[in-house]
Amino acid sequence: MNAPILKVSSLTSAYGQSTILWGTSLEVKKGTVTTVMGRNGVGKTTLLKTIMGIVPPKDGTIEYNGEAVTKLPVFKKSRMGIAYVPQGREIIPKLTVYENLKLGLEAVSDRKAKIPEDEIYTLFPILKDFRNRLGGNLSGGQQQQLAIARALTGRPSLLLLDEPTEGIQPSISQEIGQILRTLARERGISVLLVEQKIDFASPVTDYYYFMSRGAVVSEGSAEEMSLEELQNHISL
Ligand SMILES: Nc1ncnc2c1ncn2[C@@H]1O[C@H](COP(=O)(O)OP(=O)(O)OP(=O)(O)O)[C@@H](O)[C@H]1O
Repeated sequence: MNAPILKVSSLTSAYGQSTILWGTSLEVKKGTVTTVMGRNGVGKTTLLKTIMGIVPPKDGTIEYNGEAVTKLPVFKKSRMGIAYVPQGREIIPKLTVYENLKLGLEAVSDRKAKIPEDEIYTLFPILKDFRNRLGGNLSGGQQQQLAIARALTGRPSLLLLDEPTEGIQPSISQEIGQILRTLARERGISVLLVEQKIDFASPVTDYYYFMSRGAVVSEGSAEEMSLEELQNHISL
């Protein structure tokens, strides 16, 4: 059996008095794309932020590679190989593409670490051409590619990705989908994807979880899920 790289058990988290995650449990198997779907506001972003350590968990456990990491701060999780690509991408507009990539290296403890340029530019050739262009002058799709590339500079084992196709034209979304497949299946980087678009998620995903009101209400492998079922679940 493929061991999980990430195991989240009964995770609870809140903003002040407002509880958002009510005991969420899920697993990401190594080298797979696992997708969390659900309507706006059910807590998908909060789930990723809690896994990353941006939002502190109130209860439950998070295991990464079999090790308890529940309460570790973001920088420790980054150094252990967890990378997070936030919704909205958070590219620094006044820095060049190369400078934005360099920010990704902050996740790595080795000060002499270099950006794995060949690997990054093989996945995202456009970033090589636009190496000296300001991040703010890239299109939404190019910024999303840069955000994923920046997360990869620290050579993570697990990528947390929040709605990468938001506001992006379909052709670029497809390219991003292919890259996620390549990362998982050829490079062994596990991906936990939060996504609302079934068309995008469907060909990319190995295993689905559906959330409603801060908890997982349904799950299944890609083979088990028909498009109709996916539609039904997402509209729950
Ligand atoms: N910083 C915050 N402080 C207080 N409440 C918040 C905060 N961030 C999110 N929320 C609330 O938490 C709930 C879950 O939000 P979250 O962003 O996790 O959902 P989501 O499923 O990712 O939705 P979306 O697809 O719209 O991003 C929402 O009701 C939201 O208003």
